[in-house]
Amino acid sequence: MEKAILIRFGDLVLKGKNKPKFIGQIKKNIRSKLKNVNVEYTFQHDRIYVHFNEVDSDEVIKQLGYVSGIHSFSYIYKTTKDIESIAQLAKEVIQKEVKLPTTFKIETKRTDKNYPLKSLEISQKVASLVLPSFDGLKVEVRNPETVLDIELRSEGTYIYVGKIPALGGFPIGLGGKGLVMLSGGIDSPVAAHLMMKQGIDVELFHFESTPLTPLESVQKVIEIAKKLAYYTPYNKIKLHLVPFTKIHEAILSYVADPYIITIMRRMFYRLGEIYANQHGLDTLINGESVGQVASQTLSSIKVIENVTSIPILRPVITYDKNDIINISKKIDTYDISILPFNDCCSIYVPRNPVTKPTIDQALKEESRFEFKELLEDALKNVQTMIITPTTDFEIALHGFDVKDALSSYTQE
Ligand SMILES: Nc1ncnc2c1ncn2[C@@H]1O[C@H](COP(=O)(O)OP(=O)(O)OP(=O)(O)O)[C@@H](O)[C@H]1O
Repeated sequence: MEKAILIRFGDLVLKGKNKPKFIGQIKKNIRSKLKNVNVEYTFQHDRIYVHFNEVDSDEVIKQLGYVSGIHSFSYIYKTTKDIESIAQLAKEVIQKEVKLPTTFKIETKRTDKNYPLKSLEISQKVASLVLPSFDGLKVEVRNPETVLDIELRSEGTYIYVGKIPALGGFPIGLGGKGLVMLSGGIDSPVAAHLMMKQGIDVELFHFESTPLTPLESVQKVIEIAKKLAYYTPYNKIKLHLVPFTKIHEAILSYVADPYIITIMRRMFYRLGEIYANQHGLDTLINGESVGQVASQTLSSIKVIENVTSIPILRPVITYDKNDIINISKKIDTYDISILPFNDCCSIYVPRNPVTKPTIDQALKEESRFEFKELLEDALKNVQTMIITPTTDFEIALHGFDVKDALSSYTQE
C-alpha cells in the first residue's frame, strides 16, 4: 500500500495572479521545514503530495502543522486504475482509518476523462465490492459520518478518508515584514503568531529593564521566542533586546503617576518605529486590546499612536481574552506567559492610570526630561539574538548585567 500525505491550500482564498506566487512560496517553505526528513514530493497544480519511506508520518504531519498557508492534509493511498484494485485498496483503507460502525458514502472525482466509468458509476461499483466485507458500514448519502474519497487521475487512483485541519492563512515570505513588540504576557505572542499565520515575516522587539525587572523576565521572552520559531520556515526568529532601563528610570522620576504607562508606550512606539525604518520592516505589531485594563482606551491609543507614522497592527484587538488564551495554549506559550516575572509594563503600575489622556499633557510630561538621547542610546545598544526552538539559556541568572549575561548568545 503506497501511502503519502496530500497537502491542500484552501483554493477559495487564492486570487488571480497571487496564486502561482503563493504556491511557489509554500513549496519553498515546506521543503525548508522538512529538510531533515527523507521525503519526496509530487507537485500538481494546486496541491502537493509528500511521499515517504520508513519515515514517521506523524512527524511529517507535525512539522507541516507549523507551515502557514496549508489548510488541510489527508493520509492518501495510491493504486492503479483497475476497479478491482481500487476496491481492494478501499477495503484496506477502511480497515486502517475508519472507526466502525459508521454511516458512509463514497465520493469519486475523475480527472481522467478517458476512463470508461463515470464518477458516480465508480462510487457505486466500489461500494458494491466493499460493503459486503463490513457489517458496520451503512450507506447514508445525505449526511454521512464518514466519506471515502476516490480521485481517479491519469497517473493512478488515490484514496483517502477525512481531512486533518492545518494552520491555514498564507505562507511566510509574501506578506512583508513586521516588528512585534513582545512582552512576556499572553497577548503579544498570540499577536505575533496571528501575523505570522497571515504570511508576515516577523522579528521580535523586547524592552528589557533589568535590574529593575528580574532577568527571568528576559528568559521568559526567549522561551516564548523559541515557541514562535517553530512557525517560521527556517526554525529561526530574530529577537532584539532593547535596553530600556534608563528610559524607564527617567519616566518613573519625571512623569506624573497617571501618565507613566502612556509615556512608556509612546517611547515604545518611537523606538519601534525608528528601528523598523532602519531595518526595512514595514509595520509595528503589538498585543494591545481595548478595555482589558483601565489605560487601554481609544483616547489612550490616539495619544500613544500620535508619535509615529508607521502602520501599527493590533491583531488581537477584537478578541475575547478566552479566545486569546486558547490560541496561546495551542501555540504552547501560555504556560510561559503566566510565569510570575514582571517586565517593564507590569512593575510600578500607576495607582490611577489616566483613561482619557491628552496629547498636550503627554507632551508636557515628556518635556520634563531629555528623552531623545536616551532613545538613541538604547537603539545603539540593541542586542539581536537568533532564536531557534533549541536555543539554550543555561546561564546563572543573578548577579549579571543583562548585557554581559547574554553576550555569549548574541549574534548580529
Ligand atoms: N516589555 C515590553 N517589550 C515589548 N513590548 C511590550 C512590552 N510591554 C508591553 N509591550 C507591548 O505592549 C502591549 C500591551 O502591553 P500590556 O502591558 O497591556 O500587556 P502585557 O501585560 O505586557 O502583555 P500582553 O499584552 O502581551 O498580554 C503588549 O501586548 C506588547 O505588544
